Amino acid sequence: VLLKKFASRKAAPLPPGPRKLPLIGNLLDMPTEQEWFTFTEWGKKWGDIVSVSVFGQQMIILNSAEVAIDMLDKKSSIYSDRPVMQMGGELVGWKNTLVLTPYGDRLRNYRRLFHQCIGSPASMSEFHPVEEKETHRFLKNVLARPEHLADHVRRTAGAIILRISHGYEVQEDKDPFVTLADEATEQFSLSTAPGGFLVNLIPALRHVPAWVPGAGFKKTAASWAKTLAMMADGPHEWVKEQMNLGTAEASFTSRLLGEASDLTPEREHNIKWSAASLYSGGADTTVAAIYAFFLAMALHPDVMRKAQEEIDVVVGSNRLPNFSDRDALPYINAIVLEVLRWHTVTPTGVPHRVTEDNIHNGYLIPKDTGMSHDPKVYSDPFNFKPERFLGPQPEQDPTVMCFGFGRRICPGRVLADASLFISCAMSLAVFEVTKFVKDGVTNTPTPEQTTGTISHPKPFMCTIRPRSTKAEQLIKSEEPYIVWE
Ligand code: HEM
Repeated sequence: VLLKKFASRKAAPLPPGPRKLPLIGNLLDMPTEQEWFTFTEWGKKWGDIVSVSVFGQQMIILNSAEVAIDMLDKKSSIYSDRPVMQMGGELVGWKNTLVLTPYGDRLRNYRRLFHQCIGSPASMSEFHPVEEKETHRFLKNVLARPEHLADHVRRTAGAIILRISHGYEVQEDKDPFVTLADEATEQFSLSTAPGGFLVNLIPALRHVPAWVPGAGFKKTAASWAKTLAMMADGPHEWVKEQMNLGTAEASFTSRLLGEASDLTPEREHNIKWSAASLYSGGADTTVAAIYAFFLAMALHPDVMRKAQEEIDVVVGSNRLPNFSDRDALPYINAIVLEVLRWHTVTPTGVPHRVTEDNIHNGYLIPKDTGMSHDPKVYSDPFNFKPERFLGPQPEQDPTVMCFGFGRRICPGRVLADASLFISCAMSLAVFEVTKFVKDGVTNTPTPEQTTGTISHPKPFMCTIRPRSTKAEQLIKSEEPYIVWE
């Protein structure tokens, strides 16, 4: 949670934190990589609410779900703005997308459009056929080239989201829109990470001319701004062309463009950027979760077996699982939750900004201000254990925190949950995931995460084979629903 301190206030003390030096504050303490490890250490030392500051800009770090829910959910009318992010928001231009839009009418407008399209299980069910078809195609690709797992996961997420946002069917290999979205979201992640660029901590640096030594971030920002503009313009222009030709498929964009009787530049700008928010928000996040699922399966064969037994009993081996099986697959649903908890896709969340002074637990959270392995909440928190969510006393549902809070809660969470479920269920039905063995030496991957707002498991090797000849036939079949005698 970022906050800017205007004046010293006597009403209550700021939350505790590492000692601040004159002027620079905690500049030298700020981590530049994998910030969450340092934040957790500070949490252990200073408590669940920690304050740090850099050149007068305050940052409050919340280290427990309980505190985040109390502040960001329960007081969401004042805790739902975003801080200005110099590198990602201003210089690169992500402030045009929903994630960095300030609290206000434009935000409400974008979020309403999102909600109508993918906000509820009922609206999302319209896209279940796309999810099932693309995930079946994913199985075929993994069967053909298992060593390119990460690419297949990316392509599938891009294919699903571009169908929904723009009615666009992606090419089999190196689709230009998927490639652009990948580049842009990677750049989003790097340009918005709390410690990634000094200009995020010292906003005045944005006025330094690009030729000054050390101002290389300006060139980087200009090039990343171009990627972002192309990512938003390309698919949008494509939909307009298709609409002119009368061949546009129903999609988020075509529906909104079609409905607009008077397409003012402002309205078109909003449609273009809300669609870009949809597909940039969905292109990278679910990828990290699904890749983490494969890592977990390679490391935990016992969990994989148990899940496969459940599928064999409920679905059998003559067809692939689909969304109508979901309620009868509690163990697969527990795996979905455990993947979301075990691998934290957004380890530092997205910062919120408080719009008025607030006293919380006796501490001042000054106006303009900006967790799933807690051993107090989860037993053996670094272990992958879906059972924690089953039985009479399940542990806390991680979706109360991993999709964020209050009026900024992730608007793509129903879609993310659907994609994760269908990928886990279909993959488990047909594949055996094991550790990679070469020349008799077993390679055990270590779960490690990349730095950035959206964090992926670091690349790992594993072996993926069909479970049986029948499973192989199912993968290769044209339709996932064909039932053999
Ligand atoms: C495993 C998958 C995902 C995770 C863990 C995730 C997590 C998050 C988190 C933590 C936030 C910040 C919430 C806050 O500020 O409190 C967020 C915001 C957002 N997410 Fe997701 N997300 C996922 C998938 C998706 C998908 C599939 C989409 C789009 C279809 C999406 C679109 C967005 C957008 C547009 C925002 C910004 C919302 C705002 O600022 O009001 N996300 N997400």
